[in-house]
Amino acid sequence: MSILEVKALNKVYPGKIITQALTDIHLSIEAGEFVGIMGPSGSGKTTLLNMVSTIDQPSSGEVKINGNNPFLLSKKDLAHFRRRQLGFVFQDFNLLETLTIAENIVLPLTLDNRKLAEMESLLQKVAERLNITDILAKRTYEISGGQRQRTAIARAIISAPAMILADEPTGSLDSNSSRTVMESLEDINRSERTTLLLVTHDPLAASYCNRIVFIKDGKLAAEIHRGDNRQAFFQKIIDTLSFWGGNSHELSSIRV
Ligand SMILES: Nc1ncnc2c1ncn2[C@@H]1O[C@H](COP(=O)(O)OP(=O)(O)OP(=O)(O)O)[C@@H](O)[C@H]1O
Repeated sequence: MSILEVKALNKVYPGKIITQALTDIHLSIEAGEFVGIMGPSGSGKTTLLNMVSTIDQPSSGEVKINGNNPFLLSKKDLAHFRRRQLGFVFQDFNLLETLTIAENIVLPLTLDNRKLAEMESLLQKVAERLNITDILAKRTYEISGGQRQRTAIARAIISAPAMILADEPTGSLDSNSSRTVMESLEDINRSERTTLLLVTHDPLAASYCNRIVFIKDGKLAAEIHRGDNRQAFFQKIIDTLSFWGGNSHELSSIRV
């Protein structure tokens, strides 16, 4: 079953200088897939993610999530749809400093008026999965970057969304924390069959995906699949990036 269906998607940013950011994108993601989007700076990765996450509207074409076109919903229904169907993970974590780690994680459930006992039980479950049980009473400034990102992932999965969208989730982390965060995402994908869509410049992070779609100049340029060996996939990612124009600046940040 397709969780995400993108058809003939175009995005034009109007203005003095008109930018055709995406051209005729077709992308289908099945339930349980872990898909990465890569490409040079300015190629349209964030624009595509913004259309899928319903933050921004396509100029033409179709986006369907779980069979629904979110752009046909009213503002109120769209907010509800987003909370139920999508989980978000950002480069800079987007946690609230005034709340504890536990309060940050249950925030989506609070907004949905869920019962206290249910929230507590779900909190314990996701905290154990992300290995952050011992920091639940702390505040965001008392924990490490990797722990912050695992908190953000816990918040993203607590309402069991159909799909998690992650924009450069390892962009602010050192290589050890990046690995832990990617292992957490891989674990969630494998054990919960949660569908994941990840935008990244980082070949190490990308090597945890099952499939990577490369975008160049707003168009789909290539697609590669992982198979059994992550190390071999990592090399394939580097080769594909070099071929499709990952520039030396981007390749210089590679962490093996
Ligand atoms: N709000 C906007 N208004 C006008 N042009 C935009 C806007 N957002 C992005 N663009 C342009 O659209 C194109 C694609 O940008 P986008 O941010 O999607 O690329 P990206 O691949 O995510 O880049 P990066 O890797 O640097 O984050 C670029 O030419 C960019 O300048």
